[in-house]
Amino acid sequence: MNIQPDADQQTPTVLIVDDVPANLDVLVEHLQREAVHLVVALSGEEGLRLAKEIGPDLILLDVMMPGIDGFETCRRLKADQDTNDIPVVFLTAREDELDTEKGLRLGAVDYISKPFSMPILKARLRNHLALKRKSNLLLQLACTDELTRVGNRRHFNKMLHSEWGRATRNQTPLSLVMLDVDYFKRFNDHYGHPEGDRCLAQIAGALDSVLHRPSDMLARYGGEEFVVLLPETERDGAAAIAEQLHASVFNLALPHQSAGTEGRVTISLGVATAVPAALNTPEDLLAWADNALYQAKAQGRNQVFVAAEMDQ
Ligand SMILES: Nc1nc2c(ncn2[C@@H]2O[C@H](COP(=O)(O)OP(=O)(O)OP(=O)(O)O)[C@@H](O)[C@H]2O)c(=O)[nH]1
Repeated sequence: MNIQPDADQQTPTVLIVDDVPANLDVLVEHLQREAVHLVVALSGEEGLRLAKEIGPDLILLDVMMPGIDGFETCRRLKADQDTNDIPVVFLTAREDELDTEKGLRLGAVDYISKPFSMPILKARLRNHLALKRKSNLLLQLACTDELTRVGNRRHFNKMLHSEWGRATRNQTPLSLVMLDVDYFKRFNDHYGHPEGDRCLAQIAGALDSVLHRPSDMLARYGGEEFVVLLPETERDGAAAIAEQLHASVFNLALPHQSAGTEGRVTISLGVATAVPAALNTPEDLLAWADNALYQAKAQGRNQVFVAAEMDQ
């Protein structure tokens, strides 16, 4: 599935960054009884690497460290879109007002000076983790299509632009599959709108089961139209996935008496691939996939149409 699993069901992970092992020992000893996973880093550099790798729910960050200090570590965390929504709590021996202000201005949610009370530290962490859980949940809701539980159009557009950027930097192919349920108006007319809704949810589940790479994403583009984003996927690979998507819905064998296509629910699919170049945009790729879908419909529906690769 494309969206992060239930944001409120996971044990939160706290990353502690401090260059003094004795400080880490004290924190680990007290915090390990909390319902959290603890991960430690001995420098700002290691903290940044781990933050990107594991995406912790909160970072406890020392200020004074050799190499990049806590302030610079925080600045880099906030500048990187992979880590900028992780709450940072400074935990430091530096307690002057200017430093506290600097830490908070850099985007930290809290600044705790040593010596500190362990029960108060724990209470603050619990509060920050509860807020993070809520913001994860909101993010998940904002990205999810309510009916089908797959990504929604807004999420797809965001991912399309970010994958287009990645494909441009790496000069790798990006493929899109646009697909649409055949004669769905007749389905609704014949079986009723609630049954139509159930049908769309089942189709989404079947489509989703075809995708295995974490970077592949399925979204409901609107109505009875879905879209699949396939990063680093050549035209042939995308065509093969499209055939599997087609078969997954065909094999559901959902009855559709008035379809005119096999008496069951079928889909038409358009495939487009591009290696981003100066002359084209993600919107061009979308239009190209949409055009391929139109061709699949025009050629009789219930099939895949693969467009020629977009001009560079
Ligand atoms: N049940 C249900 N129907 C929807 C939903 N969104 C769109 N539809 C219906 O999907 C139908 C799409 O109809 P058309 O665009 O004419 O296409 P079609 O009947 O599938 O015909 P072709 O695409 O040409 O094969 C319309 O009747 C919409 O009301 C939804 O969320 N639930």
